[in-house]
Amino acid sequence: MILPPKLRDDPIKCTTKELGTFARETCLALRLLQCKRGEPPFQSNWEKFIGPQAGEDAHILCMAAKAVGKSEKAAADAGAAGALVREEKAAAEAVCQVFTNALEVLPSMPVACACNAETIHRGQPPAAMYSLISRLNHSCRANTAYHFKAGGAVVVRAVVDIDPDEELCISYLDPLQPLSRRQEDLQQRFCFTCSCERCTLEQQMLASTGLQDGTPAHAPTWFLSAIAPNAVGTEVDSCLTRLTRQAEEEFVRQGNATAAWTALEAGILQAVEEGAHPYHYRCLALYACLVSAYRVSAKLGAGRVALLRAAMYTLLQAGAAEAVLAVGEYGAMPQAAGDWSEAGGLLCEVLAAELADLKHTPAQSTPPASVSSQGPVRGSAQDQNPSSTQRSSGRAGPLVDALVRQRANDGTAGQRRGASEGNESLGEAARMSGEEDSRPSKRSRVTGTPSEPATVYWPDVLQAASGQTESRRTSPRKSVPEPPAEFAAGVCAAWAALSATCKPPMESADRSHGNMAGGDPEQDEASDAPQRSSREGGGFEAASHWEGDISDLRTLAGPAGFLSCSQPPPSNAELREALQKELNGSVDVEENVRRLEHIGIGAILCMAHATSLLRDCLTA
Ligand SMILES: C[S@@+](CC[C@H](N)C(=O)[O-])C[C@H]1O[C@@H](n2cnc3c(N)ncnc32)[C@H](O)[C@@H]1O
Repeated sequence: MILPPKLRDDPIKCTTKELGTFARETCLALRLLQCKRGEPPFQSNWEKFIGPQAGEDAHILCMAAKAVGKSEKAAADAGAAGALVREEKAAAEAVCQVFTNALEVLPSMPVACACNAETIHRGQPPAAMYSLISRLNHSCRANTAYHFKAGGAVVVRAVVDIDPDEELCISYLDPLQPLSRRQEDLQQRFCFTCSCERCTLEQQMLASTGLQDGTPAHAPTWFLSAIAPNAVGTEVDSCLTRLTRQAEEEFVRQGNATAAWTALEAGILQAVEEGAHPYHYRCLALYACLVSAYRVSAKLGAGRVALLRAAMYTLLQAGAAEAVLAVGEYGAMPQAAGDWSEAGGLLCEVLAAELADLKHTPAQSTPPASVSSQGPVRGSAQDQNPSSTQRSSGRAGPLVDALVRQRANDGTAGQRRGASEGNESLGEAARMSGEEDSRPSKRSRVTGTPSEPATVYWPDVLQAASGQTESRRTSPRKSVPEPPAEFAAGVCAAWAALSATCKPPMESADRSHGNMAGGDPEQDEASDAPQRSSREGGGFEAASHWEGDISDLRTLAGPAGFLSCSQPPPSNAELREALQKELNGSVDVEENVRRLEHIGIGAILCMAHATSLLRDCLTA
């Protein structure tokens, strides 16, 4: 049953008659559902909705009141006193049953959240009642996850082995939120206090240690300190909240997208510099914002750099989900799967575009000066300096820049900001970072060399990596440009950020599938102890920056069994061969990318693999 749009958009303005019709229809549909299933009626929580505890759900109260033909106050009084007549109760129950049990339908998302009054009130996304799925209770450590298929069919899958008599549960909320947030959220949206296994364990742990939920460096597990609301004090927390609101304001009301997300990025950066963990739950909310922003921006013509930035923030989200997963919270698995796949998809989009450029670049008969039969030769003083190609320039966004800077041993990464001339993507990055783009304008370049492709650096790199001879060298360039800096910097920084927080718990956690469920808090404490000293002082531990060892990445991706790709990531030789085939045009790039998109994490490993391979080739 789909809620009528008017009801969703503006329930307060819905007339009693409209509501009455809806309530009647709702009653009928629910009765039908219940007859079909031969099961007891759905829970409605109606007393809470129209009773004295109705709290801030004014619009629901109002709707229920209208449905029972009473004023809000009269309905509340009558409801509280149990004085509603039978029909009134039935109507109120019907309305509240929908609000208590409907799910938000998010067909494009791998993971969906349960419905809540607020989003229904705002009119999006659509909500629907399901005869079976709507009966599933919530757990913050849910043993199933669900997603929607085209047409609204919903699929529920187990995320761990489930005993025959075990209750199936889904998660109504974002499992990456800390205890207090989850409790608050469920209370506000669904009028219940969660007492699931995870909440109980976390409560016990906090009680036994006398700590506050989210006490920063002193928290018993790195996990709490990583995502807790107070990890950096209320000041940063409220600053990040304010930033989110401001950005929304600018974006939604004033349409100033660039200003909105530039401010967001600056804000996150500042918060991280002040000690906020990059996986702080508010940071995660901001990344989500930025992913959407950059996706939209890419669609509106900002190009690959926007896609790359979306990918970087998705990688950070994936890292947070993976980190939560790593301490045994398998409820985060769907989230991690969704984030990895999304990041993989985004990176694949970029790769596909770059490969397409390469394939469509006409072959040149005259070898350019910069390439010899032995492979690429650096043609300019700048490019002959190995360090200029060795290092990432860190143009993947301020946060990523900061992470690169923070992690770079030699302290030079992130300072190399000279974009190669003719490098469109770097130019875009500069513009998006609000930095001055010193290259010739696009217009003058296009006028000067009409046949020169707009983006050439990545094809150069691919050619170098695959050992192309000059006969396939395509664009007449004076020098071999830098490696795909944003890409390399972004992937490295994201992985560095992931390994910073993922690695220690992954080493200590029991990774076997059947035994991922939480554990004894004391054990948690114990397993956390060796890391604590390095984490004292708050903030997050600097990772050893990623030095292209793919086995690290495999370790990171490995534990979540089903997240791994169905086939192992390609070896260097296989990848080289695949690239060669791409270059020879014997492989359908789109098909290949589709395949990569399907394997999610595999795609990321391929990208990381490709990046390391290409960097090796360029810096050899
Ligand atoms: C979608 S319904 C779940 C099905 C419902 N239990 C039923 O029997 O119709 C959501 C409601 O179930 C109850 N509920 C779900 N999960 C719960 C939990 N972990 N603890 C307490 N109540 C829960 C709450 O009242 C919530 O508003």
